[in-house]
Amino acid sequence: MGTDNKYAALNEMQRRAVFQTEGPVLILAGAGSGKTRVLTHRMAYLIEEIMVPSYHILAITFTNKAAKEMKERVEKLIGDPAREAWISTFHSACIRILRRHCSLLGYTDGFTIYDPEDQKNVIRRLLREMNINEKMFTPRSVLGAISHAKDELVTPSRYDEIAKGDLFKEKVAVLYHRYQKALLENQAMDFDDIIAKTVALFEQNPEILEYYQEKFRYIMVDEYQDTNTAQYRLIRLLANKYENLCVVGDDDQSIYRFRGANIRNILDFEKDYQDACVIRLEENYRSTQTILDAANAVIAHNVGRKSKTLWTQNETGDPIRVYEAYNEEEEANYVAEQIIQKVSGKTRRYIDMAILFRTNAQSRALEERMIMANIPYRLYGGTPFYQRMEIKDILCYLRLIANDKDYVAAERILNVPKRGIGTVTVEKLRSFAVEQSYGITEAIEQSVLSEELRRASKKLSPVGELFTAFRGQAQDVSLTEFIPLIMEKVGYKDYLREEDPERYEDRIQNLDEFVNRAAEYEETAPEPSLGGFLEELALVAAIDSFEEGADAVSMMTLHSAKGLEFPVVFMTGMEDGIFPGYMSLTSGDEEDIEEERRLCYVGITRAQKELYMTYAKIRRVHGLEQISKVSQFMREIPMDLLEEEVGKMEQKEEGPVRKFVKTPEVHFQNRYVGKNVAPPVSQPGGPGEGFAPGDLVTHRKFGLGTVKEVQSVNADYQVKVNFVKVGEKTLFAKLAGIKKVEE
Ligand SMILES: Nc1ncnc2c1ncn2[C@@H]1O[C@H](COP(=O)(O)OP(=O)(O)OP(=O)(O)O)[C@@H](O)[C@H]1O
Ligand SMILES: [Mg+2]
Repeated sequence: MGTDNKYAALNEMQRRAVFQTEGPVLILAGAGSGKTRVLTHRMAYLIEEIMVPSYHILAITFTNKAAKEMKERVEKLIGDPAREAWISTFHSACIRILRRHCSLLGYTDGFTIYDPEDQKNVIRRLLREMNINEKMFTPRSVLGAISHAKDELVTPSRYDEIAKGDLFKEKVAVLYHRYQKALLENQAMDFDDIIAKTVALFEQNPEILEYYQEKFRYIMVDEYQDTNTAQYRLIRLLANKYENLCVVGDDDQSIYRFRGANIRNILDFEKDYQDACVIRLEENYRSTQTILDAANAVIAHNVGRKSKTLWTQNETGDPIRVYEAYNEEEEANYVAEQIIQKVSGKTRRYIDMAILFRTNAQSRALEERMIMANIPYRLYGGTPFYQRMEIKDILCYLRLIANDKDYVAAERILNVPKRGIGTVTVEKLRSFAVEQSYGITEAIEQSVLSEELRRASKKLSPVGELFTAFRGQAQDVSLTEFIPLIMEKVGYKDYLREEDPERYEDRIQNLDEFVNRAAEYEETAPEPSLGGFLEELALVAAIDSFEEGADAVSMMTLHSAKGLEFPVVFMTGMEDGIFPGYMSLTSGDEEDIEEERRLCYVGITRAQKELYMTYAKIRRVHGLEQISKVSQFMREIPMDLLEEEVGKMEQKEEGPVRKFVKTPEVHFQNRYVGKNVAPPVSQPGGPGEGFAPGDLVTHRKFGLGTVKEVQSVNADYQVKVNFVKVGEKTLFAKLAGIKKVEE
């Protein structure tokens, strides 16, 4: 392969960045401008042309997937000679270094990496030793504070000083000392230690640092805008001797502030390295003009950013397709239809398409639709919905309630949450039940009669009683009430909080989504029952995910999509309260919205040719239908870039109407910011005024709701309304002053 060819496929500024191999280089540029491409070519150039042995090269990326891709690309460019370059994430590079030198940090024989569960166990023991009530100082908050300190390279002794005068921090300071001591005693490190300890290793051992400075003469960092203080310091140390440091990033794509990423690291690069060569790339090679215009329009709403111009020679392309779905199922349906159309029309393969969403819980409706429609998909950076631990646990409760002989389900949940029932007991109980042809509850009731189980029967019998009670209640309440009731009775939420505080919120969202699924089932099934529900789920829950590299649609959160690109992108759940998220809308901190907006910019700029944005008019939250308003980010995109796809409902009832395009700002009353915006309300009792199921209504006290049932009683209507805030109420419409919301 001719060298010239390789670098001729770069523009002038990109070539400059590639050829500028010595000294500090900052490439600050918008999405799709070829930053990552510059890094791969730069490595090729260093090895092939400057004859730098590949072991002198360190390239850092943000995710394992990105590291893998980067490696492949470099190997594609120059093949084997790239073999000894370190192309990896911060964590894997640091683990490699620590494995060799940890004895200098007081670790005798290697070290264990603690996961959040292990960390929590240590903290709980320390809290007990110090007679501190876990309710006052939760392991979660203590670990959060320690983790944050480590990101900022704040040592226990420095934390002592910072903590003075703050009751919580003073306690954390004591715990922080003891926690580090305990980790060392256990020969363990937690995740944050890995970076912080490497920094400490270098700072305390100049000769080791020098060895790595000599080794890594050429350092490159992708996505530099998302580095935190510890990572920043690490790079600073390593690059100190040769200063052959090339960092690339985009301040508009900084999306990890919540994990301590510091946008200043990129903005201050020129101050840190006085003679830095700064290169700006302005041409976007990835997206159509339309997609780029939309991205630029959205990000322009952030104040205090380094303004950048990004242009493209690419064609105008299609308008951004906007689709208003009735609810999340219909949204998923629409996405599936579009995918099928493209694949059957042979214009795209599955692998060309990606579905993005803000939170993991949103994947449920989408995954289910893909399975039903026989569309192969791969979920990145997450577990398929029905394989998530919390969903499986609750499903197993339901299965065992429905069928006392579901031994598999029993095995999973007899000791979840922890009840001191060991695996041996579970196994004995199972064989006893099978032998006697008992159900699990029956077997528990009879366990005193079994030689083997007599001793365990004390621990088992409350579980048996629990299930007997559940079976009684299953008849009386709806599934949407029953699932939360199970969780409450077994203390499942506390268990999750304890298990893994970091993932708690996410798991609760998934469980809420599961309740939503139950609500959907109950609304659609002619005769809803627990058994029927489980049967329906069995169809989708058993599907295995598809193998790596197969032709499949990619599904992932916006965060995991960073750095990637796809010909077709679906951004789903474009609603205020979802994206931007509820927390950022209500925190009152404009910085939170700006971070979400950067995430939106990341999402839009993943698309090469076609971008879809979809939102649901009604979304279920905690099993209740709530009315949503189209995302403020979508409203920031100029109308002429958008084209509204007409939904099935409108076609049938009113003919094609472009509701969104015409009246975006008054479209829907938002469930969260609704307090500030009064919905347009019709006059009560007007001609032909009545109520029908599905109508949106407001009530002075209860706020917004959806009509479920209507009965005409004398001169008034008796309506059953599902209110966003308070749930279902049955009221006399006129008497209660219920008003219909005009759409
Ligand atoms: N000079 C060029 N000629 C042709 N294609 C290019 C050129 N530069 C970049 N590309 C292509 O443009 C796309 C975007 O490049 P790349 O992923 O490197 O951008 P990026 O700046 O890293 O984007 P992001 O900010 O999203 O990480 C890739 O498909 C890349 O191959
Ligand atoms: Mg990139």
